[in-house]
Amino acid sequence: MELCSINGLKGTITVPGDKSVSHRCIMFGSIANGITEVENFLKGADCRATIQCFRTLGIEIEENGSSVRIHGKGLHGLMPPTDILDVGNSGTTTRLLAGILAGQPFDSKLSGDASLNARPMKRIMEPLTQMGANISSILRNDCAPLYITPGKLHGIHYSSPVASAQVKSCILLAGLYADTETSVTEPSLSRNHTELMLREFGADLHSSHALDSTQATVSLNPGRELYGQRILVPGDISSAAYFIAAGLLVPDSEILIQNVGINPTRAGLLKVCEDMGADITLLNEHTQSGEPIADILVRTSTLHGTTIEGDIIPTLIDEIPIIAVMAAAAEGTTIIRDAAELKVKETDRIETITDNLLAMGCAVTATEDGIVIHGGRPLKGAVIHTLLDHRIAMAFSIAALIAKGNTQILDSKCVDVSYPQFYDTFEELL
Ligand SMILES: O=C(O)C1=C[C@@H](OP(=O)(O)O)[C@@H](O)[C@H](O)C1
Ligand SMILES: C=C(OP(=O)(O)O)C(=O)O
Repeated sequence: MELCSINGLKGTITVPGDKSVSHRCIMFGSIANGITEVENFLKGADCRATIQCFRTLGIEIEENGSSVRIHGKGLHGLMPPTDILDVGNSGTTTRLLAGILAGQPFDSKLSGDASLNARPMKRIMEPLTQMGANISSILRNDCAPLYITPGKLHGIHYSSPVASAQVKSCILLAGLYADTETSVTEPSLSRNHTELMLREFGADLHSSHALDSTQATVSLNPGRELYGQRILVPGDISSAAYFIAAGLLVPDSEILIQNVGINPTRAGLLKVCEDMGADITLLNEHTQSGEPIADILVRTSTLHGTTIEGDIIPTLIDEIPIIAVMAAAAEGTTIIRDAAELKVKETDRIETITDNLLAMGCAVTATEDGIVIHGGRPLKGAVIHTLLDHRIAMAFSIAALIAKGNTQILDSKCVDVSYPQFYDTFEELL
């Protein structure tokens, strides 16, 4: 994909359904009793991998545009897979599905693409093993491919070293198949879609916050059946993030992004934008299927640097590539720290962000747990090495819009992972 600088992005757009919520609709719908109807489902490659895995586990899933109908078979209705479960590029599919498979009376194998099979799985293997699960790394490197055989699960109280919704959700899903209560404490609250949605499906689940620290605990009592739901998936704030940044950075722009999920465990980007001096207004705030939603109005703004650290990091972890682009265009220095998790995403995002910003002429330094960006220098067009990371492709496509000269995004097709229509949405704003 070849891009160059532009002016005046104007219009009203919607972004596709939330990726985290879409995955969970398929998973929870499959192990619930009866039909789950989903509207505005994200048809990105990651969520398609989740659909395919559950079909391989014997679940009928009908698709009609962005609507999906799942014929749930209850907690004990999955069938032994006839094939290895292909999780593609998706960490969420892998870790949440592993939690469900740990409770099944049959063997299963999970494997993904080269990026997925290099991501750490010890973080789920350890707690699942403590619960009595039989899960192993086939290559004995603590990564997928994973092999899971039946185990008798019991509840545990797990203190997670990382604030990770995938780890938390994996343990809670295994907890549905345990004989006693399971709880997970995390150092600060990660996205809570599992908690909100599992409760809607009928699970006996409670969340609490420590008064004297940022720690958050969620407990689940097994034994209750889940029941199919109707779910309207909110627009994905992680996808909206690119158009928020485009609206702020491209001169003479005004963009209204309708129907975006602004769950506080996901919306750290909005706080950072405010800290950087962005002109953003939330309109039409309401709740839909248990999730807070708003329309986001963005106008071109002069941004300044900020510091992003601590508890806000899990609420914007996937937005750091685009925040880094905003920081490169802002006046002054932006410091991002406490974000070592970036190293274990689809790529080492500390490295991919830093290398590509350097290529565009930005003064940037990678640190052990983040990035320091000295903004304000004009960006120049460059060849962007995405290393097949969808968020790097999208973030640097926005950088290209304010860079002098042409930018080439290598392997731009990887946007399919979370936002297949990404480049089409642009056309609507020209
Ligand atoms: O639970 C989820 O849906 C996700 C959790 C986050 O990962 P971690 O749990 O590894 O932080 C996030 O980066 C990912 O895109 C989606
Ligand atoms: C990290 C991401 O997803 P996952 O972990 O599900 O692969 C992402 O979408 O940025």
